[in-house]
Amino acid sequence: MGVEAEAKIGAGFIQSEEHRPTPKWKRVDEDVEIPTIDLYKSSAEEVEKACKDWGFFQLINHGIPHDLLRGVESAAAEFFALPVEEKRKVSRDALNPLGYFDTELTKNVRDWKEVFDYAPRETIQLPASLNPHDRLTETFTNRWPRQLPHFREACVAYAEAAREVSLKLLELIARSLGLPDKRLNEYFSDDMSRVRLNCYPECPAPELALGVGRHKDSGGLTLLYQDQVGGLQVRRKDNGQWLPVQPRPDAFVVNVGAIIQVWSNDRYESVEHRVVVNETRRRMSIPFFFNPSQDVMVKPLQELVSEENPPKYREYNWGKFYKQRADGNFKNLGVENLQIYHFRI
Ligand SMILES: O=C(O)CCC(=O)C(=O)O
Ligand SMILES: [Fe+2]
Repeated sequence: MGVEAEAKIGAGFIQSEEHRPTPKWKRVDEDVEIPTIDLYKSSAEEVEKACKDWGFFQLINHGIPHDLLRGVESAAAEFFALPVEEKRKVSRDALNPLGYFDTELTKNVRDWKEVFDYAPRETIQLPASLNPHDRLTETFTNRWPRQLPHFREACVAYAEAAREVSLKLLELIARSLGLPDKRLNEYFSDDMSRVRLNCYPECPAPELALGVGRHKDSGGLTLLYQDQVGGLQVRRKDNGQWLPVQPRPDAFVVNVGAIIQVWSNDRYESVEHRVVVNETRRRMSIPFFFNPSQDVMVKPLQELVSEENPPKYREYNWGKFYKQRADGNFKNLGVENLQIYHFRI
Protein backbone atom coordinates (compact mmCIF):
# COMPACT_ATOMS: atom_id res chain seq x y z
CA MET A 1 0.00 0.00 0.00
CA GLY A 2 1.29 3.43 -0.97
CA VAL A 3 2.50 5.92 1.59
CA GLU A 4 -0.14 8.34 0.32
CA ALA A 5 -3.13 6.21 1.30
CA GLU A 6 -1.58 5.46 4.64
CA ALA A 7 -1.15 9.14 5.25
CA LYS A 8 -4.80 9.75 4.43
CA ILE A 9 -6.37 7.28 6.83
CA GLY A 10 -3.63 5.51 8.79
CA ALA A 11 -2.23 2.04 8.17
CA GLY A 12 -4.37 0.36 10.82
CA PHE A 13 -7.55 1.00 8.82
CA ILE A 14 -6.40 -0.38 5.49
CA GLN A 15 -8.11 -3.60 4.44
CA SER A 16 -6.16 -6.28 2.62
CA GLU A 17 -6.82 -6.12 -1.09
CA GLU A 18 -9.34 -8.97 -1.26
CA HIS A 19 -11.58 -7.33 1.35
CA ARG A 20 -11.63 -3.81 -0.03
CA PRO A 21 -14.90 -2.49 -1.37
CA THR A 22 -13.44 -2.34 -4.87
CA PRO A 23 -15.53 -2.17 -8.06
CA LYS A 24 -15.21 -5.96 -8.19
CA TRP A 25 -18.09 -5.98 -5.74
CA LYS A 26 -20.08 -3.28 -7.50
CA ARG A 27 -23.75 -3.84 -7.54
CA VAL A 28 -24.93 -5.55 -10.69
CA ASP A 29 -28.27 -6.80 -9.43
CA GLU A 30 -30.10 -3.48 -9.25
CA ASP A 31 -33.52 -4.97 -8.71
CA VAL A 32 -32.67 -7.46 -5.95
CA GLU A 33 -33.59 -6.56 -2.37
CA ILE A 34 -33.57 -8.45 0.89
CA PRO A 35 -37.12 -9.65 1.73
CA THR A 36 -39.64 -7.65 3.74
CA ILE A 37 -41.46 -9.05 6.77
CA ASP A 38 -44.50 -7.45 8.37
CA LEU A 39 -44.41 -8.20 12.10
CA TYR A 40 -48.16 -8.67 12.30
CA LYS A 41 -49.13 -9.82 8.82
CA SER A 42 -46.35 -12.02 7.44
CA SER A 43 -46.79 -15.78 7.73
CA ALA A 44 -44.40 -18.24 9.37
CA GLU A 45 -43.64 -19.54 5.85
CA GLU A 46 -42.55 -16.11 4.68
CA VAL A 47 -40.31 -15.76 7.71
CA GLU A 48 -38.85 -19.20 7.10
CA LYS A 49 -38.07 -18.35 3.51
CA ALA A 50 -36.47 -15.01 4.42
CA CYS A 51 -34.32 -16.64 7.12
CA LYS A 52 -33.31 -19.54 4.88
CA ASP A 53 -32.62 -17.66 1.67
CA TRP A 54 -31.10 -14.50 3.11
CA GLY A 55 -30.66 -14.58 6.89
CA PHE A 56 -31.64 -10.91 6.59
CA PHE A 57 -34.91 -9.00 6.11
CA GLN A 58 -36.49 -5.59 6.49
CA LEU A 59 -39.00 -5.56 9.31
CA ILE A 60 -41.97 -3.24 8.83
CA ASN A 61 -45.12 -2.54 10.82
CA HIS A 62 -43.24 -3.17 14.07
CA GLY A 63 -45.29 -0.59 15.93
CA ILE A 64 -42.45 1.56 17.32
CA PRO A 65 -43.50 5.20 16.95
CA HIS A 66 -41.59 7.31 14.46
CA ASP A 67 -40.87 9.96 17.11
CA LEU A 68 -39.20 7.47 19.40
CA LEU A 69 -36.87 6.41 16.58
CA ARG A 70 -36.14 9.99 15.62
CA GLY A 71 -35.51 10.72 19.28
CA VAL A 72 -32.73 8.20 19.65
CA GLU A 73 -31.29 9.16 16.28
CA SER A 74 -30.97 12.81 17.26
CA ALA A 75 -29.64 11.89 20.69
CA ALA A 76 -26.94 9.80 18.98
CA ALA A 77 -26.13 12.66 16.60
CA GLU A 78 -25.71 15.05 19.53
CA PHE A 79 -23.46 12.63 21.31
CA PHE A 80 -21.14 12.01 18.38
CA ALA A 81 -20.95 15.75 17.74
CA LEU A 82 -19.35 16.29 21.18
CA PRO A 83 -15.62 17.06 21.29
CA VAL A 84 -13.63 13.84 21.44
CA GLU A 85 -12.31 14.63 24.92
CA GLU A 86 -15.91 14.74 26.16
CA LYS A 87 -16.76 11.43 24.49
CA ARG A 88 -13.66 9.86 25.99
CA LYS A 89 -14.94 10.67 29.46
CA VAL A 90 -17.38 7.79 28.96
CA SER A 91 -14.90 5.48 27.23
CA ARG A 92 -15.16 1.76 27.37
CA ASP A 93 -11.97 0.18 28.70
CA ALA A 94 -10.34 -3.18 29.25
CA LEU A 95 -12.55 -3.76 32.30
CA ASN A 96 -15.95 -2.36 31.37
CA PRO A 97 -17.18 -3.10 27.83
CA LEU A 98 -19.87 -0.38 27.97
CA GLY A 99 -19.42 3.17 26.72
CA TYR A 100 -17.66 5.05 23.94
CA PHE A 101 -15.08 3.47 21.71
CA ASP A 102 -13.35 4.46 18.49
CA THR A 103 -10.71 1.80 18.08
CA GLU A 104 -12.65 -1.40 17.46
CA LEU A 105 -11.07 -4.14 15.41
CA THR A 106 -12.89 -6.58 13.16
CA LYS A 107 -10.57 -9.42 12.17
CA ASN A 108 -7.71 -7.33 13.50
CA VAL A 109 -8.21 -4.38 11.12
CA ARG A 110 -9.56 -1.14 12.52
CA ASP A 111 -13.13 -0.17 11.68
CA TRP A 112 -13.82 3.34 10.38
CA LYS A 113 -16.36 4.16 13.06
CA GLU A 114 -17.13 5.43 16.53
CA VAL A 115 -19.49 3.54 18.81
CA PHE A 116 -21.34 3.95 22.07
CA ASP A 117 -22.55 0.75 23.76
CA TYR A 118 -25.11 0.51 26.53
CA ALA A 119 -27.20 -2.11 28.29
CA PRO A 120 -31.00 -1.73 28.00
CA ARG A 121 -31.51 -2.14 31.73
CA GLU A 122 -28.55 -0.23 33.10
CA THR A 123 -26.30 -3.18 33.87
CA ILE A 124 -24.93 -6.21 32.09
CA GLN A 125 -23.63 -9.39 33.70
CA LEU A 126 -20.67 -11.23 32.28
CA PRO A 127 -18.75 -14.26 33.50
CA ALA A 128 -15.81 -13.21 35.65
CA SER A 129 -13.42 -15.50 33.80
CA LEU A 130 -13.19 -17.84 30.84
CA ASN A 131 -12.63 -20.83 33.10
CA PRO A 132 -15.58 -23.17 32.34
CA HIS A 133 -15.91 -24.15 36.01
CA ASP A 134 -15.97 -20.60 37.33
CA ARG A 135 -19.57 -19.48 37.83
CA LEU A 136 -18.75 -16.06 39.22
CA THR A 137 -20.09 -13.11 37.28
CA GLU A 138 -19.22 -9.45 37.12
CA THR A 139 -21.71 -6.63 36.71
CA PHE A 140 -21.03 -3.65 34.47
CA THR A 141 -22.95 -0.40 34.54
CA ASN A 142 -23.76 2.01 31.74
CA ARG A 143 -21.75 5.20 31.44
CA TRP A 144 -23.79 8.23 30.42
CA PRO A 145 -22.48 11.57 29.19
CA ARG A 146 -23.38 14.21 31.76
CA GLN A 147 -23.88 17.14 29.46
CA LEU A 148 -26.73 15.67 27.37
CA PRO A 149 -29.84 15.69 29.56
CA HIS A 150 -32.15 13.79 27.18
CA PHE A 151 -29.65 11.30 25.84
CA ARG A 152 -30.16 8.62 28.44
CA GLU A 153 -33.93 8.79 28.30
CA ALA A 154 -33.99 8.50 24.49
CA CYS A 155 -31.55 5.56 24.59
CA VAL A 156 -33.52 3.69 27.24
CA ALA A 157 -36.84 4.21 25.41
CA TYR A 158 -35.32 2.84 22.22
CA ALA A 159 -33.91 -0.22 23.99
CA GLU A 160 -37.21 -1.02 25.67
CA ALA A 161 -39.13 -0.75 22.42
CA ALA A 162 -36.60 -2.77 20.44
CA ARG A 163 -36.67 -5.47 23.12
CA GLU A 164 -40.44 -5.79 22.92
CA VAL A 165 -40.26 -6.13 19.15
CA SER A 166 -37.47 -8.72 19.46
CA LEU A 167 -39.54 -10.88 21.80
CA LYS A 168 -42.45 -10.78 19.39
CA LEU A 169 -40.17 -11.57 16.49
CA LEU A 170 -38.65 -14.46 18.42
CA GLU A 171 -42.10 -16.03 18.57
CA LEU A 172 -42.51 -15.69 14.85
CA ILE A 173 -39.11 -17.28 14.31
CA ALA A 174 -39.93 -20.14 16.69
CA ARG A 175 -43.14 -20.77 14.77
CA SER A 176 -41.26 -20.65 11.46
CA LEU A 177 -39.07 -23.49 12.79
CA GLY A 178 -42.15 -25.54 13.65
CA LEU A 179 -41.79 -24.87 17.39
CA PRO A 180 -44.34 -23.53 19.88
CA ASP A 181 -44.39 -19.71 19.80
CA LYS A 182 -42.82 -19.30 23.25
CA ARG A 183 -40.25 -22.07 22.91
CA LEU A 184 -37.23 -19.74 22.76
CA ASN A 185 -38.39 -17.13 25.27
CA GLU A 186 -37.02 -18.97 28.30
CA TYR A 187 -33.47 -18.33 27.12
CA PHE A 188 -34.05 -14.59 27.27
CA SER A 189 -35.44 -14.35 30.82
CA ASP A 190 -32.40 -12.37 31.92
CA ASP A 191 -31.25 -11.34 28.47
CA MET A 192 -27.87 -9.70 28.09
CA SER A 193 -28.92 -7.62 25.14
CA ARG A 194 -26.95 -4.56 24.21
CA VAL A 195 -27.49 -1.49 22.10
CA ARG A 196 -24.83 0.12 19.99
CA LEU A 197 -24.89 3.60 18.52
CA ASN A 198 -22.70 3.48 15.42
CA CYS A 199 -21.33 6.56 13.73
CA TYR A 200 -19.37 6.16 10.50
CA PRO A 201 -17.63 9.47 9.76
CA GLU A 202 -16.86 10.65 6.24
CA CYS A 203 -13.76 8.80 5.05
CA PRO A 204 -11.11 10.29 2.72
CA ALA A 205 -10.26 6.85 1.30
CA PRO A 206 -13.50 4.81 1.28
CA GLU A 207 -12.05 2.35 -1.25
CA LEU A 208 -9.45 1.16 1.28
CA ALA A 209 -11.30 1.02 4.58
CA LEU A 210 -14.55 -0.42 5.94
CA GLY A 211 -16.95 0.92 8.55
CA VAL A 212 -17.24 -2.61 9.86
CA GLY A 213 -15.26 -5.43 8.30
CA ARG A 214 -17.08 -8.57 7.15
CA HIS A 215 -18.43 -10.52 10.09
CA LYS A 216 -21.38 -12.53 11.38
CA ASP A 217 -23.33 -11.46 14.44
CA SER A 218 -22.76 -13.91 17.26
CA GLY A 219 -25.89 -13.40 19.38
CA GLY A 220 -29.57 -14.25 18.94
CA LEU A 221 -31.09 -11.63 16.68
CA THR A 222 -29.96 -8.19 15.53
CA LEU A 223 -32.49 -5.43 14.89
CA LEU A 224 -30.88 -2.46 13.22
CA TYR A 225 -32.33 0.99 12.81
CA GLN A 226 -30.40 3.13 10.34
CA ASP A 227 -30.52 6.57 8.76
CA GLN A 228 -31.02 7.05 5.02
CA VAL A 229 -27.35 7.21 3.97
CA GLY A 230 -26.77 3.51 3.32
CA GLY A 231 -23.59 1.45 3.58
CA LEU A 232 -24.65 -1.93 4.95
CA GLN A 233 -23.91 -4.80 2.58
CA VAL A 234 -25.06 -8.38 2.91
CA ARG A 235 -23.36 -11.43 1.46
CA ARG A 236 -25.82 -13.13 -0.87
CA LYS A 237 -26.24 -16.80 -0.15
CA ASP A 238 -26.94 -17.67 -3.79
CA ASN A 239 -23.92 -16.12 -5.49
CA GLY A 240 -21.59 -14.81 -2.77
CA GLN A 241 -21.84 -11.19 -3.99
CA TRP A 242 -22.18 -8.22 -1.64
CA LEU A 243 -25.64 -6.69 -1.87
CA PRO A 244 -26.19 -3.16 -0.54
CA VAL A 245 -29.23 -2.88 1.71
CA GLN A 246 -31.40 0.04 0.68
CA PRO A 247 -32.40 2.08 3.74
CA ARG A 248 -36.15 2.27 4.35
CA PRO A 249 -37.50 4.93 6.68
CA ASP A 250 -38.61 3.48 10.03
CA ALA A 251 -37.93 -0.15 9.06
CA PHE A 252 -35.53 -2.36 11.00
CA VAL A 253 -32.99 -4.49 9.23
CA VAL A 254 -33.10 -7.82 11.03
CA ASN A 255 -30.58 -10.60 10.86
CA VAL A 256 -30.31 -14.01 12.40
CA GLY A 257 -27.36 -14.40 14.74
CA ALA A 258 -25.11 -17.40 15.28
CA ILE A 259 -27.14 -18.66 18.23
CA ILE A 260 -30.20 -19.19 16.04
CA GLN A 261 -27.96 -20.93 13.55
CA VAL A 262 -26.88 -23.36 16.27
CA TRP A 263 -30.37 -23.80 17.76
CA SER A 264 -31.76 -24.55 14.30
CA ASN A 265 -28.86 -26.89 13.52
CA ASP A 266 -28.01 -24.83 10.41
CA ARG A 267 -31.53 -24.54 9.01
CA TYR A 268 -31.01 -20.82 9.39
CA GLU A 269 -27.58 -19.30 8.98
CA SER A 270 -26.01 -16.21 10.39
CA VAL A 271 -25.00 -14.37 7.24
CA GLU A 272 -21.89 -12.30 6.67
CA HIS A 273 -22.25 -8.55 6.33
CA ARG A 274 -20.07 -5.43 6.34
CA VAL A 275 -20.35 -1.66 6.16
CA VAL A 276 -18.82 0.53 3.47
CA VAL A 277 -18.14 4.19 4.11
CA ASN A 278 -18.15 7.22 1.86
CA GLU A 279 -16.38 10.52 1.41
CA THR A 280 -19.24 12.92 1.81
CA ARG A 281 -21.83 11.83 4.38
CA ARG A 282 -21.44 10.46 7.85
CA ARG A 283 -23.81 7.59 8.58
CA MET A 284 -25.47 6.40 11.76
CA SER A 285 -26.99 3.06 12.66
CA ILE A 286 -28.38 1.73 15.93
CA PRO A 287 -28.33 -2.04 16.25
CA PHE A 288 -30.12 -3.77 19.12
CA PHE A 289 -28.33 -7.05 19.79
CA PHE A 290 -30.88 -9.40 21.30
CA ASN A 291 -28.82 -11.85 23.31
CA PRO A 292 -29.82 -14.66 25.69
CA SER A 293 -29.03 -14.81 29.39
CA GLN A 294 -25.34 -15.23 30.12
CA ASP A 295 -25.72 -18.70 31.66
CA VAL A 296 -27.48 -20.24 28.63
CA MET A 297 -25.81 -23.31 27.18
CA VAL A 298 -26.27 -23.13 23.42
CA LYS A 299 -26.74 -26.29 21.38
CA PRO A 300 -28.99 -27.56 18.58
CA LEU A 301 -32.57 -27.82 19.89
CA GLN A 302 -33.65 -31.36 20.60
CA GLU A 303 -36.80 -30.96 18.49
CA LEU A 304 -34.73 -29.99 15.47
CA VAL A 305 -32.28 -32.87 15.48
CA SER A 306 -32.86 -36.52 14.68
CA GLU A 307 -30.98 -39.62 13.68
CA GLU A 308 -30.88 -38.41 10.07
CA ASN A 309 -30.06 -34.88 11.16
CA PRO A 310 -27.67 -35.24 14.11
CA PRO A 311 -26.46 -32.19 16.06
CA LYS A 312 -23.84 -30.24 14.15
CA TYR A 313 -22.49 -28.35 17.18
CA ARG A 314 -21.15 -29.10 20.60
CA GLU A 315 -22.72 -27.23 23.46
CA TYR A 316 -21.13 -23.93 24.54
CA ASN A 317 -21.80 -21.34 27.19
CA TRP A 318 -23.06 -18.08 25.72
CA GLY A 319 -21.64 -15.77 28.42
CA LYS A 320 -18.13 -17.19 28.12
CA PHE A 321 -18.33 -17.06 24.34
CA TYR A 322 -19.33 -13.42 24.49
CA LYS A 323 -16.62 -12.55 26.95
CA GLN A 324 -13.95 -14.14 24.82
CA ARG A 325 -15.20 -12.27 21.74
CA ALA A 326 -15.33 -8.97 23.57
CA ASP A 327 -11.71 -9.40 24.67
CA GLY A 328 -10.66 -10.07 21.05
CA ASN A 329 -12.44 -6.99 19.69
CA PHE A 330 -10.76 -4.86 22.29
CA LYS A 331 -7.17 -5.69 21.54
CA ASN A 332 -5.37 -7.19 18.62
CA LEU A 333 -4.66 -10.67 19.90
CA GLY A 334 -3.22 -11.56 16.51
CA VAL A 335 -5.54 -14.54 16.22
CA GLU A 336 -8.98 -15.10 14.80
CA ASN A 337 -11.96 -14.41 17.05
CA LEU A 338 -13.93 -17.25 18.53
CA GLN A 339 -16.64 -18.39 16.07
CA ILE A 340 -19.37 -21.01 16.24
CA TYR A 341 -17.58 -23.21 13.75
CA HIS A 342 -15.03 -23.85 16.48
CA PHE A 343 -17.81 -25.90 18.10
CA ARG A 344 -18.72 -27.79 14.98
CA ILE A 345 -18.90 -31.54 15.36
O1 LIG B 1 -24.14 -0.31 10.71
C1 LIG B 1 -24.57 -1.31 10.15
O2 LIG B 1 -25.33 -1.25 9.19
C2 LIG B 1 -24.18 -2.69 10.61
C3 LIG B 1 -23.42 -2.75 11.90
C4 LIG B 1 -23.07 -4.15 12.27
O3 LIG B 1 -23.09 -5.04 11.48
C5 LIG B 1 -22.71 -4.46 13.66
O4 LIG B 1 -22.50 -3.50 14.46
O5 LIG B 1 -22.64 -5.67 13.99
FE1 LIG C 1 -23.17 -6.98 12.45
